[in-house]
Amino acid sequence: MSLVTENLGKLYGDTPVFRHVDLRVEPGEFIAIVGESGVGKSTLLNCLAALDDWSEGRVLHNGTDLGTLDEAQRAHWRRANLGFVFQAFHVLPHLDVAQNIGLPLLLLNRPDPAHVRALMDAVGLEGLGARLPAQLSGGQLQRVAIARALVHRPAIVLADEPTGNLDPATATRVMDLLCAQTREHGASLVLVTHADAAARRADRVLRLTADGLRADPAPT
Ligand SMILES: Nc1ncnc2c1ncn2[C@@H]1O[C@H](COP(=O)(O)OP(=O)(O)OP(=O)(O)O)[C@@H](O)[C@H]1O
Repeated sequence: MSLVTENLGKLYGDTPVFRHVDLRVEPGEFIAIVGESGVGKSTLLNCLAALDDWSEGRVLHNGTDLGTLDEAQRAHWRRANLGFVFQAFHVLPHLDVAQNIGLPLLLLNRPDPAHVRALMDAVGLEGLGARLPAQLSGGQLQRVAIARALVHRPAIVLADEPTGNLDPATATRVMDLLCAQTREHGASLVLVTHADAAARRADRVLRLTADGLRADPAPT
């Protein structure tokens, strides 16, 4: 169940963001992607999720070429295989915490309130199920986003700066949670981050440049 890019490139008009990206994410592997601001890390993550279109190359999951799927097929693939933690949380403001976390299961016709409650306990949101997102702190919202990305036990979790807006102590807790939960589920984790502390936990750290993705020396 590996996620692979082959010679992936993304251009806006004639202007390349990145090219020649060859990536292989093995099952259960944790990869951190680092790189300068604006180099295209979020864009790459969106391509891996087939949320964005690419200009060159291929994205394959378990042999399926995601570029050959139409929008409905991509949405179906995402629902079944992917958890995505967005930089800006993307929780739905009119749904309460439990409903937000349970949404991926609902979309798969597999509602499981007991599992949602257990996951809320695991991420430290016990007792907050009936709260609306507006009534939560930034760290709590981030944990809602993580729980929602994990609730359907996806094979792949993609996380875009999940600790970007958090204080160091909360960032550590959020990373503990993300690592523990993905390892427990045997999921692959691809994390985009500027934080050395987060990258240090990864099996591999890769640096994105305009000309590809290369192993990065381990941060000290
Ligand atoms: N719709 C668009 N049209 C043209 N250029 C765009 C568009 N969207 C993004 N870009 C450019 O693509 C590049 C990659 O953006 P992206 O957000 O992926 O970078 P990033 O590495 O994640 O940055 P950061 O670390 O600051 O979050 C940027 O230079 C951005 O200006």
